[in-house]
Amino acid sequence: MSRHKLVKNLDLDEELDDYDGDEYGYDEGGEGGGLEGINSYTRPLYPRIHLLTICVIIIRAQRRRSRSMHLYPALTTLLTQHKENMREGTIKVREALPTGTALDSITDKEIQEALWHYYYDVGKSVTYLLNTYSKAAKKAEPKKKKGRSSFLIASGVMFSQAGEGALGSLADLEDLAREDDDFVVQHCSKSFNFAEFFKDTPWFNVPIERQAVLIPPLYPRGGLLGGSSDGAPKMSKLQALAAARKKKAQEQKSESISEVDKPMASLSLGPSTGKAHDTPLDREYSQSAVTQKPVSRGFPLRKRKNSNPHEKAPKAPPVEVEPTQEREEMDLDQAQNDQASPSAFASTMFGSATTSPRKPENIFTMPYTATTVAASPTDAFAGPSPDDVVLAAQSKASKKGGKDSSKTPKTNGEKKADQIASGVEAMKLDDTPRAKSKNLDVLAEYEKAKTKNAANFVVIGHVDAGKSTLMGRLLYDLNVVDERTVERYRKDSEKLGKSSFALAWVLDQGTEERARGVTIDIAMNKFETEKTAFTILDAPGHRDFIPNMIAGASQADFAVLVIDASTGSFESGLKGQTKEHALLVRSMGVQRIIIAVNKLDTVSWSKDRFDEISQQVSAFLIQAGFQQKNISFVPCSGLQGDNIARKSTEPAGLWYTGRTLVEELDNSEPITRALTKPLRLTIDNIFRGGIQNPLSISGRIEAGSLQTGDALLAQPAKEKCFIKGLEVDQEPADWAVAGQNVTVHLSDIDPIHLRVGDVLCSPSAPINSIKHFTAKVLAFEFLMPMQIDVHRGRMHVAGRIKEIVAVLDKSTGAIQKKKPKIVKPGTVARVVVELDHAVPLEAPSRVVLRSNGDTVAAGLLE
Ligand SMILES: Nc1nc2c(ncn2[C@@H]2O[C@H](COP(=O)(O)OP(=O)(O)OP(=O)(O)O)[C@@H](O)[C@H]2O)c(=O)[nH]1
Repeated sequence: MSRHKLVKNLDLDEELDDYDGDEYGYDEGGEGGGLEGINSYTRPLYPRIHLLTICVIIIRAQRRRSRSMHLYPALTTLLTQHKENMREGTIKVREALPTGTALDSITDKEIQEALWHYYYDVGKSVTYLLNTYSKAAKKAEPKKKKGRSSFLIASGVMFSQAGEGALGSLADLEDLAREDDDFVVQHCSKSFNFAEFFKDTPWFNVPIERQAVLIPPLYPRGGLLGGSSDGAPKMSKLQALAAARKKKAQEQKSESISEVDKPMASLSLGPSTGKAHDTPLDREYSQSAVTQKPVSRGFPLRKRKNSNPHEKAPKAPPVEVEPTQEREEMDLDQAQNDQASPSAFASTMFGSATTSPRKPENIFTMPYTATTVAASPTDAFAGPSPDDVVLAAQSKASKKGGKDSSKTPKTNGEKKADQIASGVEAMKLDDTPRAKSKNLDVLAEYEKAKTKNAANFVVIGHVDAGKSTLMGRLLYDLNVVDERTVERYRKDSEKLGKSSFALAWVLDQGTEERARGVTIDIAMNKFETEKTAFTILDAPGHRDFIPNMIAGASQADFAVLVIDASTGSFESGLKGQTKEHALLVRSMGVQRIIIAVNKLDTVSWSKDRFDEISQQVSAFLIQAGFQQKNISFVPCSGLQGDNIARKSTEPAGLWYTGRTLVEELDNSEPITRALTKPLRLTIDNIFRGGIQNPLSISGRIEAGSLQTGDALLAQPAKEKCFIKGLEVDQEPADWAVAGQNVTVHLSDIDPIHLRVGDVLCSPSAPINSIKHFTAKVLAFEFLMPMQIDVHRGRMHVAGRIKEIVAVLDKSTGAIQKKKPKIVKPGTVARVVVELDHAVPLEAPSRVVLRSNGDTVAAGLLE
């Protein structure tokens, strides 16, 4: 039961009668809790305060019996006393009042009101009653006391004011209710007066000087939510000129308006005002509302066919308009005087607006729309869009020496046809080189240049194998990185407590990479030997960043597999990313692999350890498809620089007499490039916002060649662009060939059409975007029809293995089993893959299939 219900249902008398003070263990005369205590506390107070207090206490006591029951006896006595005082007082007042007058009609209730007010003082009560009721008797209709309630409800307990339960004046109870939110007073009266009822509410007592005054805005509300009826937004000179012309046209027109129009105008809604359209733009729109069918989409500055007064005003007299139609239009015009035009958007959404007149002061005409209130949703888009206008203007400008369209005005159909034609024209690929082309024979230039052999190699291996440190040492020893830089890295890494990573910082440039001591993305760096210009692609070893490793591996000509020779690390690496990385690079077409058996300083340059590792890894690599002749091992210490760029000086390591790592790299066979194939350049990075070159991309040319001024096709966007400038290895160049890493500055393309992983190709021999392909893959995990991600370099797209066509013999490629349900790891299979969306792919691209963060297969498109 709710609190209020409990109190409402309470029979107070019964409660008081039933109450036994001992029930709760309190003695009536107990300390501070009995009648005496209460009386001594309350006796000096005025009786009505007494009584109100008592009421509240009774009600509260009822709710919190356990805490206040000791007050109960005192309260009961007080209430009884009050009743007795009232009864006696009433008798005495009646005796004192003159009889045989209008005062005979005074009720007991009114007497008790007076007694309550004057604290049982009979004399004062009589004087008050005499004064009040004698005056009232003089009036024909004795006035009832304003706002006097016929009954009160205090916290749900009803006390009749007329009866014995009358506890106090209404004002007192109201005061009490205001102070105590537990005490609720409800008023019910036949002659209920709202002004009286709310007279003490704070918002009615705000002094006049503090009351808010609505001041109309000085300038019209502009924008989407409003407009202006008495001022226009600031206009440009062009707008002002247009407005002046409109005004002139309107004046000319009003002069030529037929007599028929005048009585029509008088039929319009609302009072006719000469200054309904105070702004020139308003006038323009108002006029267009009268003389045109509603067609605007809300572009007021667009020049309308019949808006030019010099062309139309004299030729199009209003008599051409049907009288009924014109009357409607005039009425609409007048209605617009009184209300803002709905926006084009509102018209489109809700159709016609109401034409009922509204008070002008509440209306702000929108200056941005010429839409009339009668505009229909379809009409709203009947006019040409701004794009149409621009396209039309462009097509007009491009037609050099064509026939003068102004002389022979075109029909709407012809215009539309022109627009479509110009649109198609704009979509057509423009083969004209934007930058000046030297029209070089790039292959002949390449031969002539006798450029150094270029090779990219990817550095792979399990996490923390020492890949970055090894490459940092290599660059340091080859003087690609100077001592000061390395010294600075040493100091900075020391501050982070990662001094052993100082050399790794040469490649790990990212703040997070340095803070965590982990490579996250491919780091590129360059160095040259006498024979070859090398590009290092330092891959992350952590399994979370395998997609980045794949991106690096896709650009590599060969690989350097770094193995941590320290105790336990080689073994755990073999189970981890050592094998996975090796398999991946092989699957991606890498044939040559150099294994740097690193951290040999931690095993005292143990030859046995080196041999053990070499044997195990060699066996595995041959199994993965590498040829023995393409596998070489170098024992080294990246940290100390042994056998990297120089021979080891460690006495314990003198047993190794073979090549250093750099010598081994330099010993690689030159890679055959697909120079004569159509251009294929996968975007590895996009740079925007350059001042001279706002849009540039970088990547490695996989096939073909290019030169400044060439047209390129970006796939899958199918967007054509032009080579504005070129850089090969950060040096400006006029041309580049397959195998080179280039930065291409592009023109005539919006950056939104380009993404990392997209392919730039020759428009004459484009790469197609496909959604299905068949591939011969090596399974790393169990394969079945399943969801996968397809990776090709930086590009990756979601898809699924839709079908397993066959299991193939590893060496011969012959079909071993058709349509198997599942393919075991280590097996070669032919699968059909379906992609979520089309991407530029073609045979014999190498792809990697991954699922739930694991590499499940890799292979070749067929
Ligand atoms: N003793 C010793 N420690 C080495 C050697 N090479 C690298 N380290 C240490 O191995 C730790 C990891 O080195 P990194 O170069 O960051 O390893 P990483 O393979 O590049 O790591 P990720 O790229 O994150 O996979 C660092 O503390 C290096 O100091 C080495 O030859 N000897």
